[in-house]
Amino acid sequence: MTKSKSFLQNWIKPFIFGSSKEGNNEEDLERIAAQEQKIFTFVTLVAATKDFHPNHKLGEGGFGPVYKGKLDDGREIAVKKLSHSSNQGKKEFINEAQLLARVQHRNVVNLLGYCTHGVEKLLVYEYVSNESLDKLLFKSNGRENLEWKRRFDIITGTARGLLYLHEDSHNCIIHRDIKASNILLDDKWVPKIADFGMARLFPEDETHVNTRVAGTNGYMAPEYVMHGHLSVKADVFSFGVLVLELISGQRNSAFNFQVDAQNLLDWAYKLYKKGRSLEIMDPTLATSAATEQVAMCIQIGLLCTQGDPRLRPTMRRVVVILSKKPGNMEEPTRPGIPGSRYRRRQGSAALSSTTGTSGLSDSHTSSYYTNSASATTSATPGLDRLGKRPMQS
Ligand SMILES: Nc1ncnc2c1ncn2[C@@H]1O[C@H](COP(=O)(O)OP(=O)(O)OP(=O)(O)O)[C@@H](O)[C@H]1O
Repeated sequence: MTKSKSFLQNWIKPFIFGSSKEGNNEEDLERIAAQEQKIFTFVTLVAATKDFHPNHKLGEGGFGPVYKGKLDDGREIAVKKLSHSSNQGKKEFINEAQLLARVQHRNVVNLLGYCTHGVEKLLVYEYVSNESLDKLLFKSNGRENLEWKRRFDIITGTARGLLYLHEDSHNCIIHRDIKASNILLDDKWVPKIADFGMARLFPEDETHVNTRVAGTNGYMAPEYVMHGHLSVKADVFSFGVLVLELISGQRNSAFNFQVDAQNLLDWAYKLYKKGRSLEIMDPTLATSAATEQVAMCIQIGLLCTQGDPRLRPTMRRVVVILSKKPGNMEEPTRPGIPGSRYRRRQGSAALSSTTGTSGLSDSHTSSYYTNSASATTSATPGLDRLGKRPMQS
């Protein structure tokens, strides 16, 4: 067992088993963590965040508030504090710590360490200064900071980060919640994939696993939403949605229904088929866009969001395409229906709304779901206030 593995296992024990009957677990924890040099004392974090002062609060995620802090050595940090109330949060919190401890990549947020103090559990990250992508992309005065070159670099960096998670880290990791608010931008606008609360380690010798559905409305692949059928291609789908959002400046989950299309993907596909894909481009890109590159990225977005996951490219293929001059690429087929709103009835082409969980044990690999005129929408039960399904296994 590696040192960091043994540290983590010890660190998460109190979450899982509550306080130990053997007595001095906390002491052991401090000792092991100190050896790892990943420990932050509570006192250090209190000082760094001015006692978790509200002015230092960066935001609040699924498992609690996040604070900005500054260490004595000048390093800026972001501190995630697990809120005491949520069991759901605990699970995701542990998951995030376990998975992030294994990864290190320029395009993945860096976990600096941990802190336990009585009931308090905290994670300490490098501070990423330019906020999350959604805060810029979906605000009219934020979008101006995102000229085309910057957006292209964000697409490329996110693709590389995902490729690393899927193929190049110790294990295959499926993030499961790729979306604009989980891409943080540093002071040089380098994108960092964040929020590993729902990520899953993926068995090497399997092509997919069946799991309970957790993710965010508007980004989830149809086979995953409908059958809990999870593979790396679910992340590829979410990445494709993100690419089309970056180009259009529009949120897929709040798509402008004035145009003749059901959602952003459908709109992009229809225009693509007419040879007018550039019409989806955010008008603020007019002066900075390299149109050949934009067209290539639209095509990549459409390839990634195809209804049939087998047709979607791997992230390796995406990274290769992005590194070349725009050229020959496959023709995208119809996009899948994103989000968690639709479900096709068994043996019927009609679509109806989903209910509750979608963690089904069956796996349907032969039929996939695409946008069609018969799709209907409805609000989705079982989603939290952020449009997410809670993680259930
Ligand atoms: N390392 C970091 N550097 C700077 N800001 C951060 C960092 N990590 C998180 N934040 C900010 O803190 C806020 C909360 O982040 P968190 O990842 O906990 O939740 P979220 O992604 O907003 O929501 P959810 O957990 O529901 O997906 C976000 O606004 C994010 O921009």
